[in-house]
Amino acid sequence: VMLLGDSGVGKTCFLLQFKDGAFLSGTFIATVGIDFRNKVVVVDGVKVKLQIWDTAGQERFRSVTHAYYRDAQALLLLYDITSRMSFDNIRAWLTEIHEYAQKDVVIMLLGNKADVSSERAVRTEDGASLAREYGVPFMETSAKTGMNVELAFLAIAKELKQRAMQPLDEPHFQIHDYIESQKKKSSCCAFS
Ligand SMILES: Nc1nc2c(ncn2[C@@H]2O[C@H](COP(=O)(O)OP(=O)(O)OP(=O)(O)O)[C@@H](O)[C@H]2O)c(=O)[nH]1
Repeated sequence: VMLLGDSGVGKTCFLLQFKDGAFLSGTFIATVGIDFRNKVVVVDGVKVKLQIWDTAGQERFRSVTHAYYRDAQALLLLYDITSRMSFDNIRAWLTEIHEYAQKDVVIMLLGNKADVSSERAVRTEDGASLAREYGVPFMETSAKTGMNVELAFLAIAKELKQRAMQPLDEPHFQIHDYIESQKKKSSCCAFS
């Protein structure tokens, strides 16, 4: 699984929240090149080992990260809901993905930093509509509070497990439906 998106959108924090349940606020240390962490998740009783690659968002490292696209089975593409530019650049990221990644790679669009609602520069509907245009699942997340972080990785793990284990003629796991049902569950419980 590769994390992609502009510098500063929160890729490293997103990974650390998932791996260690931690968030270091304050200082921003840009990733240099590429780094990875492993985490095992259990999906329907089966262990799935995710090897998660955290890439540098800065332009000068692009040639390094391009080399890794080809081996990726899933891509989490992040923008920052407080940065219009990071959202506007998503189309360019998708163009790069289509150029360098495998055709059947699983892609998910994530609007991160949803906890900073006072500085919101991208409406939730705009994220959802862009995701619909490209036929990819979408959700807003927060690497700070942990909102939807685990759900994003679990949905990816479920999809990858299904692809690896299920015969082609069996009904296909629907990542969109799974995410929508899980989102509904968490919002129902948050308000109940
Ligand atoms: N409030 C808030 N801040 C966040 C969140 N995610 C990341 N940040 C902050 O955003 C800054 C950048 O986060 P990083 O995770 O280093 O960003 P990155 O996308 O890995 O950046 P590059 O390594 O340069 O590609 C840091 O100061 C984080 O503390 C979030 O969900 N909410």
